[in-house]
Amino acid sequence: MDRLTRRFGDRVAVDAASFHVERGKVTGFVGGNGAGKTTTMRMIMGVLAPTGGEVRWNGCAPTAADRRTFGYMPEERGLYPKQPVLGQLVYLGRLRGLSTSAARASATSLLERFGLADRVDSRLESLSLGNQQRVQIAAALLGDPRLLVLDEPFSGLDSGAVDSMTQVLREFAARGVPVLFSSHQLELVEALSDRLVILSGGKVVAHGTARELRRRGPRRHRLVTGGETGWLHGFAGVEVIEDGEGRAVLELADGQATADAVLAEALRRGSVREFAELVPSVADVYREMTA
Ligand SMILES: Nc1ncnc2c1ncn2[C@@H]1O[C@H](COP(=O)(O)OP(=O)(O)OP(=O)(O)O)[C@@H](O)[C@H]1O
Repeated sequence: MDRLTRRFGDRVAVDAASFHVERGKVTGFVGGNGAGKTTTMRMIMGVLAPTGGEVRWNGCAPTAADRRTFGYMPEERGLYPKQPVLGQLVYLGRLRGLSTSAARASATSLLERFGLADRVDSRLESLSLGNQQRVQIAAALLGDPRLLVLDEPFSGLDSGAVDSMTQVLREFAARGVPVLFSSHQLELVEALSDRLVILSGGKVVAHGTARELRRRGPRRHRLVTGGETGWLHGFAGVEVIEDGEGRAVLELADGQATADAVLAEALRRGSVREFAELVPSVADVYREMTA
């Protein structure tokens, strides 16, 4: 995505967003409601035209034929409630250019994989919501896609289904497929993604590996003493984030020198039970970047 932009009237939904999704890597796409994730994914798939910037696939503008090889799970799920499960997957596979037999083979094996082998002839609407979601995922995975673009694939799944979905995404990535998925479940995104892209107000505010992002988070220390910690207020280079009952969380202006000075002073005043650097989680960095 190169300075990808989309306006709706006066509103800029996606604002010069640039990032890339690497082959063989799972990229988690996060951002609050209305941040522009769905709009970006729609532009990748060509269902919405950019008002500026461009999407490139292997260095060129993707063609319709390229896009038929992309597996897409749209936000508005859009399967046919009254159609049988297998029949509609075969139909969708044929729209993607598969022969009937190839579509049937691909759909059948995906349905088996998702534990739905006994529901192939059921109408979609007779399945639980979680199982309908699994069928939707199967629709995105039909016929060996070259790229996966999945809008909230985990929403509404129980923990077993989350695990099998996670495994599926990992398998695709291991075969070299670039995977982009959006989610509001930050722990899941952190655990699953090789790279993350954080969107806020249509702009990419951070991207990189979880480790790279964590380095951008606030560097904090926790001090637990046998006495009071009130003296930390006004201590040079220290901002007290919270304190009470001998425990304090601190943000230190410059790395080690301030940390050493704080520890020395704490020891001078009494016993120190704990003094540790707090590694920020991706959720902490996300909160900081989107605040
Ligand atoms: N067709 C449209 N017409 C007008 N505004 C739109 C349209 N589609 C999206 N928007 C606006 O663009 C902004 C981005 O919406 P988008 O759905 O891309 O966000 P999102 O990050 O996917 O949010 P969510 O996590 O809630 O799904 C929002 O302000 C939304 O109201």
